[in-house]
Amino acid sequence: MFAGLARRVAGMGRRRPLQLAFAAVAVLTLLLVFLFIRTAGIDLQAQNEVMLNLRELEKLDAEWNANILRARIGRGGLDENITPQLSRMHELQERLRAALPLTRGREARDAYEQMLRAMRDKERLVEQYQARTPPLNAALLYLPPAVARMKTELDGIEGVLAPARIVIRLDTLLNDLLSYILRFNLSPTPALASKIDETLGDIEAREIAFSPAMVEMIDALSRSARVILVNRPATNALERAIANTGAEEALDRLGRAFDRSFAQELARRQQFRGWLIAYSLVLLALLVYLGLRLLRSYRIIGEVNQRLQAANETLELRVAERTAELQAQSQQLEMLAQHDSLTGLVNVRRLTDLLEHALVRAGRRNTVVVVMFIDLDGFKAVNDTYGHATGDLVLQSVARRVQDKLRAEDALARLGGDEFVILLEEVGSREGALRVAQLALDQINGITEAGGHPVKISASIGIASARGRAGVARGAQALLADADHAMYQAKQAGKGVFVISPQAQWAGPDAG
Ligand SMILES: Nc1nc2c(ncn2[C@@H]2O[C@H](COP(=O)(O)OP(=O)(O)OP(=O)(O)O)[C@@H](O)[C@H]2O)c(=O)[nH]1
Repeated sequence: MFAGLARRVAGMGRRRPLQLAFAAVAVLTLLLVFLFIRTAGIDLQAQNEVMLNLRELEKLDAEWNANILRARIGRGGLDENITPQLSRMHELQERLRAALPLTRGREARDAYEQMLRAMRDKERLVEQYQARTPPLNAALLYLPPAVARMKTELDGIEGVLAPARIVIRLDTLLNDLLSYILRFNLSPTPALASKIDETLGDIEAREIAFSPAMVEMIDALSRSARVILVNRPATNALERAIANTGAEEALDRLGRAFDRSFAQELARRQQFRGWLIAYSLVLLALLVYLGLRLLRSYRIIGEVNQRLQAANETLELRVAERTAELQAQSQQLEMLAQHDSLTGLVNVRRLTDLLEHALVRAGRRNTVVVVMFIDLDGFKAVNDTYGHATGDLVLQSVARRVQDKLRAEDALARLGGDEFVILLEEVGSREGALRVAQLALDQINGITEAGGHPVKISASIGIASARGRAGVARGAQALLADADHAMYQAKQAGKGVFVISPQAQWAGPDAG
């Protein structure tokens, strides 16, 4: 039973699914963290902000274009409209650059670089355009009223003072110039340019016929015309260059790149979210599995503990039983070592111990210890007549009957064969001791049958005693020898009597 359990527990240690499961949990936890990072924080707000910035940049760019158009048709200056937009545009460009890490791959970055290049080119061209537009517009504004003023002068005093032929020619040249200039302004062709140049030459050639004021007006007219001649083609070229920078397309491309990248990122994160859910389920299943394994292990450990406890209790019980048995056996051995097996009386060894202790006590208290050596008379005849078993019964009867007459603190021992010893402590007088001897004799004489057979026995008793320290000095063996000797005297005296040892000592008036 225990071997089986032990094998199961040991088997749990040998198999390694638990360690593998723990390793798998660790790996899946790392994956979980990775997936969580990949799916966490889809910053829609940041993405929206990017798109808003882009829209604003497109709007500002469109406004910029409109301002250029307005400036071309002389409906406003560029400076006051474009300059404040520039700083905002730079800010928006910077924000878009900062949003590039939200995208993956090169597409948005390339589109951004292209947009930035286009915007920088456009800025540079607009700057040049800004430099050329004001004098051009001023000249265009100046020219028609100036021509009208000069024509008025020609109709007035200037016309009177100068030769009529020159006046008429100048008037025609002025009309031509205005016409060429207006056409040139709309479409600055080289042919028109040479015609203007030529007309201007003709006009300047005739200024000599007029007053200094008129000459000054002709010079101013000529300067303005030349300004238009130079700047109109230049501004038109700049406008084309501005249109060709491709800023709008670049902004468009950047918008599409951001859009696509955000959509891809969203799709990717949704995919990772799916993985995350799947991994979470696997992890959960593993945790449940581990929990069940743990519960099972706890159950087995509990079972083993219970059985070990039961085994321990059984073992303790067995040890207690065995200890009790050993104690009983030991007591039995002790009993056998100190008692006579036939009669149950103490044996000579134990008697010697008891006597020695009694002598010590008597020495301390100055009391008297008496020893009576009893040897049965006629016992051999019982054995010989009725057998050994009947003899045993007689011996047991002697033991029982004499023991019955003694005090609890007195002792009766069987030395062997048909020999017994009575030990009395604190004997008050010699008479008291003799009464006990007589009582013992009577009890022995009173045995008349054994095992259904008539028997007749008596006993010879030798009495020895010692008082106080003298007994200790003499010792147990000497006292027993005294009693034995006195018993021998009793045998000699004819048996069936008791004899007191001459060395006997008594208490009180019997002392001696
Ligand atoms: N039945 C029995 N007899 C025993 C035992 N031990 C010794 N005997 C016998 O006891 C007898 C003792 O002998 P004795 O003391 O000479 O016999 P007795 O007839 O009493 O003689 P006296 O002592 O001289 O009176 C012997 O025959 C022994 O064999 C015993 O344990 N049981």
